[in-house]
Amino acid sequence: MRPYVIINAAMSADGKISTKEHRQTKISGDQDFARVDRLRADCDAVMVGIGTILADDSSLRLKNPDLIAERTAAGKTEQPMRVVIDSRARMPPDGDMFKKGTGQRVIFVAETAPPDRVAALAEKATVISAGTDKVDLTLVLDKLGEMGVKKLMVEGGATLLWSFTSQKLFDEIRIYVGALIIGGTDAPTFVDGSGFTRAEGFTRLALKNVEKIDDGLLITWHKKEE
Ligand SMILES: NC(=O)C1=CN([C@@H]2O[C@H](COP(=O)(O)OP(=O)(O)OC[C@H]3O[C@@H](n4cnc5c(N)ncnc54)[C@H](OP(=O)(O)O)[C@@H]3O)[C@@H](O)[C@H]2O)C=CC1
Ligand SMILES: Nc1nc(O)c(N)c(N[C@@H]2O[C@H](COP(=O)(O)O)[C@@H](O)[C@H]2O)n1
Repeated sequence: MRPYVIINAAMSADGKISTKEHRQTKISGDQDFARVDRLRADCDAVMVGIGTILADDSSLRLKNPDLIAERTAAGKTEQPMRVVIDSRARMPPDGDMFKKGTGQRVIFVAETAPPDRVAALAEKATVISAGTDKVDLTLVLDKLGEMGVKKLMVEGGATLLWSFTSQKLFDEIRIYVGALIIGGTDAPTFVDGSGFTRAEGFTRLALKNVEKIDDGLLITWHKKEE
C-alpha cells in the first residue's frame, strides 16, 4: 500500500522557500523547527529532491534526543528512513546525510544513471532504480510502501513538490508561512515546475487548520478529492 504523504515546507509571506541563489534560509522559528522535528519523528521516511541536497547539504536527521529516545522506546529505528530523489545519481557520497545520524538512506535513481556513480552511492545507501530517464514517483511510492513506509514526509524542494502536487500524489500539505519577505523572481517558490495552463488542471485543496506558531502561521490543507 502507498504511504500517506505529508508535504511540509516553510515559505516566506511572498511564497519563497529560499533565496534567489538557492541559499538555505531560516524561515521557521524555534517553535516551528521543533514541530518539524516532531513530524520527522512521527514519519517512517523523510524525502527531498536532489536539488535540495545540492543546495543545502541537508542531513534530514531527527535532532531532538528526546524524540530519538521516544522512537527507540517504541521499537523504531533512531531515525526515519532518509530518501533522496536523484535520477542521475548526483548525491555527493560525502554529504551530511551520510555523515550525520544513523539508519537507512535510500536513493532513487533512473535506469540511465551513470553506473560508476550508482556504485559509489551503493556503498553508503540503498540505491533503487525507478523510472527510465527520470525517477517515477508512483513507482517510488509503491516501492516505499513495500518497504514498510506507512507515513512519508516530503520536505521539498520546489521542483519535487511540483511533481507531487501536479500528479496529486499527496494527502496533506503543511505550509509554515514565516513573517518575512524574500523576493526575487528566481527564488524558488513553494511549488515551481512548469505550472498548469488551464483551471481544470489546478490541484485543489481543502483547508483543515490554521495555527499561529512563532510569528507566522501554519496552514494545513488536505488534497481535495475530485
Ligand atoms: N523552506 C523549505 O521548507 C524548503 C526549502 N527548500 C529549498 O528548495 C531549493 C531546492 O529546490 P529545487 O532546486 O527545486 O530542487 P528539488 O529539491 O525539488 O529537487 C529537484 C530535482 O529532483 C530530481 N528529480 C528526479 N525525479 C524527479 C521528479 N519525478 N520530479 C521532480 N524532481 C525530480 C531532478 O533532478 P534530476 O533530474 O537530476 O534527478 C530535479 O531537478 C533549495 O533552495 C532549498 O533550500 C527545500 C526544501 C524545503
Ligand atoms: N521547515 C523548514 N523551515 C525552514 O525555515 C527551512 N529552512 C527548512 N528547510 C528544510 O530543512 C532542510 C534542512 O534539514 P537539516 O537541518 O539539514 O536536517 C533543508 O534542506 C530544507 O529541506 N525547513
